[in-house]
Amino acid sequence: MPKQTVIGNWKMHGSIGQIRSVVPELLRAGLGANVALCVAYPYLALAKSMLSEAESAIQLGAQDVCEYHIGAYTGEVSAGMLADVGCEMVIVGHSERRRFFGETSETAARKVRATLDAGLLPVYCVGETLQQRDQGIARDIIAEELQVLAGVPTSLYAVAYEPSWAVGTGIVATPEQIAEMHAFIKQTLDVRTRVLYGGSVKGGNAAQVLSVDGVDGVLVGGAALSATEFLEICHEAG
Ligand SMILES: O=C[C@H](O)COP(=O)(O)O
Repeated sequence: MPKQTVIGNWKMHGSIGQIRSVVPELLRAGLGANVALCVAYPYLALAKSMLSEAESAIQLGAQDVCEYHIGAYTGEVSAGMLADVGCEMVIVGHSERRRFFGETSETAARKVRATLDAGLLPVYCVGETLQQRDQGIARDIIAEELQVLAGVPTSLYAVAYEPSWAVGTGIVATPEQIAEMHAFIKQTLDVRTRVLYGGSVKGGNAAQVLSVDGVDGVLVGGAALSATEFLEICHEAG
């Protein structure tokens, strides 16, 4: 069985000091290319230089990107710039982008295309709210979120299934809920599409999540900030 993917998303956390303390611990563990770290823009270059210096296979990613390639877009960061500083992937359409910054699936789809144009891997996030799940429309929401990528070859991107009610709440979706949604996403796109689960994954529950059918890896938020916790998850991923 191939190694499963573990992506750490530091969100708007961290500092130079934290990069300098956590990254060396990950380097010492000799993690491979199935592991990625997505830190805030200001820390990408530092993280990259530490990874490169150690000749590490750990990949570097960003948490968002501009949908435009270049131009007068004050405050934005292009996919080309992310490639330039050594990123290999970009998280796109995260539920926090959708919820707090009004990002739509259409915008996210443009970001996916911009990411691909720069030669980077988009990790496209989908997921329902608790209200949508209670209304029985979780699958419809996910289908809509995936629909905007019609025409983009499914082998070029990964999907992260992150029910927003599980993000940062300490509540993990049940194995049955995860299996059902991952199967649905793979049926909708392509059975070979890589689908990661995200939502309160920790060292203590990673083994159970990673053993669910159709789970190709995990997207980890809070637990990625601690080297010990993150390494525990990586260990479970093989
Ligand atoms: O990108 C990561 C996800 O939003 C999960 O975050 P969390 O592990 O803190 O729940």
